[in-house]
Amino acid sequence: MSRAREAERRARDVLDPVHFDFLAGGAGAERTLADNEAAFARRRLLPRVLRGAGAPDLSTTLLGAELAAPVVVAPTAFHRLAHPDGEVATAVGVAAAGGLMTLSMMATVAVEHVADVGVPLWFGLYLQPDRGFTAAVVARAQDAGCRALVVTADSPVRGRHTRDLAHGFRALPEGMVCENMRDADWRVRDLVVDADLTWDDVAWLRATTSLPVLVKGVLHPADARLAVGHGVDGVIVSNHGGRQLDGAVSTLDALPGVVDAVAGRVPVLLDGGVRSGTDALVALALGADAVMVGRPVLWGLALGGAAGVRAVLGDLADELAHALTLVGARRPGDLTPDLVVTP
Ligand SMILES: Cc1cc2nc3c(=O)[nH]c(=O)nc-3n(C[C@H](O)[C@H](O)[C@H](O)COP(=O)(O)O)c2cc1C
Ligand SMILES: O=C(O)C(=O)c1ccccc1
Repeated sequence: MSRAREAERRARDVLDPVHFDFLAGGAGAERTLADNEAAFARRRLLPRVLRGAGAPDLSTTLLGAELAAPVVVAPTAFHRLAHPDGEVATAVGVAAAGGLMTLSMMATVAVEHVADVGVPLWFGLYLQPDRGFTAAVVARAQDAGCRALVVTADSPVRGRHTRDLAHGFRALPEGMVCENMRDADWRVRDLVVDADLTWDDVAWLRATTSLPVLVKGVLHPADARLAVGHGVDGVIVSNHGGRQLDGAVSTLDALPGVVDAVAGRVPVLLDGGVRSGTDALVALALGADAVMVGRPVLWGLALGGAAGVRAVLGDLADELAHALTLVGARRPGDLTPDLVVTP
């Protein structure tokens, strides 16, 4: 079993059950949540042999960031539910693994403290109807050293998280707040998910900031084309880990259409259901430039703080390197779609 999978099993034992369900759960009947993983399980590899691939080299440059492996930490809210040091511990673990972390706007630690760790950071942004507030949050993230903005596009309303509804889990426990939602008076604002958002808002953001902008939550090829047309710097194929539209297609099944539509103009990332190095390899072979991981990082964090995060990411990279050699490739960029079959 991959460490990511084992970590999920063990994290259930150490976390408050309500918090475990918040982190693990999905929307509706959790079909999309299940299908993200099932889509990987449906694929098999058609390896090449005797290619003299030599020692694997996972090093990857993504929008100017140099990564030990093409694996990026997805933005996830509320890390202090998993560990008292929250996003700071995550950042220490990601830095030790040579990785890149996307800090959620809904983080429970201030972006400046996370940036102090020295890990390459992207900032996961929910565009707010109050553009002045959004601009202030963006400026704060940029001043702290975040190197790109990841705009969540798949959340015009909050997901109906079945397990949270059953538990009545609605709010952070006493003493935890979303530290990056503070306004000029240092009051914490509530998140507004905004069903009125359009590509014009992405165009506004594009014009407001010099940072690279990635759009997260694209599944339809037409949206991938619109994203590129609006000058974004990257597209993230995501269904929010099955937490928004239950019944949405798995990300792996959506990937080829998006890769085709983007046609190499900007990097394409995928998240959802990546639980092993082989999963990462399959996504890379089908055209992703990198994968993102959400929950496995939280399980590592819950189990071992920074060391646990490092272990999960390190194992994913080791498994990916191993699988790369076994399919006859040296670098992720050598992978091609013909290596993946759906028997
Ligand atoms: C607990 C939790 C919180 C999340 N918070 C955010 C968030 O604040 N912003 C966002 O864009 N996505 C958020 N996501 C979605 C992740 O970025 C990512 O798309 C998803 O977790 C990837 O799937 P995986 O967990 O199967 O790897 C969250 C996911 C989880 C599990
Ligand atoms: O739970 C989520 O998936 C998520 O994105 C979120 C957004 C705002 C607050 C808490 C979680």
